[in-house]
Amino acid sequence: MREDYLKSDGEGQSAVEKEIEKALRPLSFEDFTGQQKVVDNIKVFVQAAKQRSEPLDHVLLHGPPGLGKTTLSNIIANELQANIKITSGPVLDKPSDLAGLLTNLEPHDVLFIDEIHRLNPIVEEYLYSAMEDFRIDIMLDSGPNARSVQIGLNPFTLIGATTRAGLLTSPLRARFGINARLEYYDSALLTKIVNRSSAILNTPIEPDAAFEIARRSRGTPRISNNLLRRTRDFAQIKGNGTITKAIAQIALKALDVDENGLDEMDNRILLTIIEKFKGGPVGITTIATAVGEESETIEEVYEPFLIQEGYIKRTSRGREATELAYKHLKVVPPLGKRPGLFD
Ligand SMILES: Nc1ncnc2c1ncn2[C@@H]1O[C@H](COP(=O)(O)OP(=O)(O)OP(=O)(O)O)[C@@H](O)[C@H]1O
Ligand SMILES: [Mg+2]
Repeated sequence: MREDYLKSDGEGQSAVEKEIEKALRPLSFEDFTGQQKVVDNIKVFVQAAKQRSEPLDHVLLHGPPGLGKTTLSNIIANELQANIKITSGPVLDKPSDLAGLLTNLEPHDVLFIDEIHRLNPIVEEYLYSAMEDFRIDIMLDSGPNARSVQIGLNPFTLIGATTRAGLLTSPLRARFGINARLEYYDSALLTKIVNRSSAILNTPIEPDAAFEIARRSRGTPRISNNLLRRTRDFAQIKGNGTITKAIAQIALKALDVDENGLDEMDNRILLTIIEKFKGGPVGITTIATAVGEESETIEEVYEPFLIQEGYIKRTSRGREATELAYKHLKVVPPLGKRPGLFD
């Protein structure tokens, strides 16, 4: 069950769950809570582009999973009153896949490429001229008859989303005029999101219950919404339908979300570093093998939050557990790692 709430868009969800997810997804800037600075800036850029009847400059959205990159992309297209075509890096296998999409865009349309760090390098190179000059070169024929023709495109906006901005090549990164990083949400913002979602789901929720779910959501709206849905099940079966703090606590416990909002895998990672590797430093692939998870997932999903909350730190020699991690797991740090000796 735990895996559910870290999953990205739609993966492994039933049709009903997908419907619910759709209903909960904000459609306008007004419904989009938090990320204030990013949203304020984008609003200005959208309005300015519209006034000048130009396409919006290309936008790169990056940050950990579930913080609203896809949501925000859809909102931008809505606000631009433009169509949005959605694809993702791994899906665009060959230049012709990309050419097909690009040549079908109407003026000022949005092309959304999710996981843009996973573009095939050949496809990526094609994208450069499309982004810069709104044209692409297409090869006709092969062998001695091969020749390339240039095709003009309608001016469009590319929105790229990635959980791993660091993996983007610099030529690609340089072609985005707008570059926005989404941050983890604080508990107050997530409480607002939980309240909004429970209203949409017609589920009464007490204020302290909303806060409890929010503060244990790893700073992530997707997790808040998923925990809310599961808590709603507990309220229905074990309570009278209203989500109270007591019900929320029972549900969170059942879902292996601990007091500080760390889930089972978070705790397993910390315990592994501390128990198997003497607190580190230890490399990410070694940790991954020990906990039975892909190192990419650890780097994208788990580590950023554990670092931000101060449970682990990155050093040149690998990951190290901090004093907070020892405290959290109620393990006494070994000699030489006692408080004060941590740097
Ligand atoms: N600012 C927000 N306000 C309200 N709800 C939000 C917000 N951001 C995200 N959500 C909710 O969280 C869910 C996940 O967001 P979204 O799919 O946009 O994340 P993402 O950043 O694209 O994640 P991934 O990297 O996994 O693709 C959305 O369905 C939406 O309901
Ligand atoms: Mg997404």
